[in-house]
Amino acid sequence: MTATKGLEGIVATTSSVSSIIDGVLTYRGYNIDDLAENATFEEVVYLLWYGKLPNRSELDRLLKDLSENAAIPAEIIDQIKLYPKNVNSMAALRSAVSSLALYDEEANDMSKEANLRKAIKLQAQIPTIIAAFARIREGKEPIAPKAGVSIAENFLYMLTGKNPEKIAVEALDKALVLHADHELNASTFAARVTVATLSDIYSGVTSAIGALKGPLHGGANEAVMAMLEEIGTVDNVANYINEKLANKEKVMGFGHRVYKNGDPRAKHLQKMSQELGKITGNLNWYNMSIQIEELVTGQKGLKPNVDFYSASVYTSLEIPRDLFTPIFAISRTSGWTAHILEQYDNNRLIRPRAEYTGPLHQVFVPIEKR
Ligand SMILES: CC(=O)SCCNC(=O)CCNC(=O)[C@H](O)C(C)(C)COP(=O)(O)OP(=O)(O)OC[C@H]1O[C@@H](n2cnc3c(N)ncnc32)[C@H](O)[C@@H]1OP(=O)(O)O
Ligand SMILES: O=C([O-])CC(=O)C(=O)O
Repeated sequence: MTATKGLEGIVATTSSVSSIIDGVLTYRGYNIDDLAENATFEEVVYLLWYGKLPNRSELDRLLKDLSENAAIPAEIIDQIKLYPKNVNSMAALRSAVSSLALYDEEANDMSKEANLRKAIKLQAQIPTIIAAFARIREGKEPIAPKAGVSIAENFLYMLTGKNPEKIAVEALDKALVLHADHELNASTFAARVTVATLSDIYSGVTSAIGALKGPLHGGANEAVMAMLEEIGTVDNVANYINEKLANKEKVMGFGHRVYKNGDPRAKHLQKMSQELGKITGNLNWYNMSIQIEELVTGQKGLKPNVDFYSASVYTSLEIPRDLFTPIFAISRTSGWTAHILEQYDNNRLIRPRAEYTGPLHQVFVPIEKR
């Protein structure tokens, strides 16, 4: 038995949710470029769950279901109020999502209908949890979700208490479309491993949130922004990046396990970053990002991934840095739950082997003699 480090190149499951073939990303066979330009996030949620684009009445039904399920139990709000104020936002989200199961009577109902209802609840409530957490830590009361608006609009509204600008809603909606699913990424794999034991959907999504948090995965978008803030201005970019590369340190937001010729989502986020920079009158983050890309791609051949330009996009939307990865989770909940439903439909326990590298034939010594 020989291990493949990081399971690189290992095909661990079949899936019809999304594909990456020759560097092209599709959700259910629809090219991400088409979806980014034309679809709303809710259409994508429907597509991922049901395998087809919704017609008008199907979409209206989903919008209604999401709207009706967006409020979170009062117990969850009370619990968030008890969290330390400076707690990591993904840790807070992970805890609150885990707790949602405690207040859902059908948390352990494994029927397909119940699992779909729980997918709707998770997709609807995760934005509400994040907005509530963001307000409560600032000593503000959470804002109840608004009926009849999109997830993107509702999230910005619940975060700020103001009706967001159309341009901000459109930008966030497109970012949600771009992050919704990505084949067998680490967090989706974590979700599938968890539910393949026939554990419940809340456990699967809680595992996934834990996996997304790390800076090699979803946490990279926050790390990118931290780097941009540390660099400060375009004039400092070259020294900072050259030093990092000379020290063989990683530049966050670059590289990818699967894409070697570039992440097809990055160009959309780059364009959005530039457009939003123009609108806000602050192109500093965008200009720095472009320079970083020139240096990293020029010297290492590494291309920006989805996390690189999303950092400046969210900053232009005045979203606090530590909510970037939770926003990724809002979007990826659609993919996680689609994969979980698919796993249940054709389940087998996921249990690979390990190549043992420790000692063998050890002789047991009683504790008094050690
Ligand atoms: C949504 C997402 O999850 S997208 C990914 C988000 N993560 C990041 O942006 C973090 C930065 N990037 C990385 O750490 C990696 O590129 C990963 C984790 C995304 C992919 O990792 P892997 O496929 O395991 O590649 P690995 O880390 O082994 O890197 C291969 C080589 O490229 C180098 N490399 C990879 N990414 C980077 C980077 N961002 N900056 C500098 N060098 C890098 C590695 O140092 C390594 O070099 P070596 O062969 O000389 O040792
Ligand atoms: O697929 C991956 O390894 C990481 C990624 O880009 C994503 O999850 O969107």
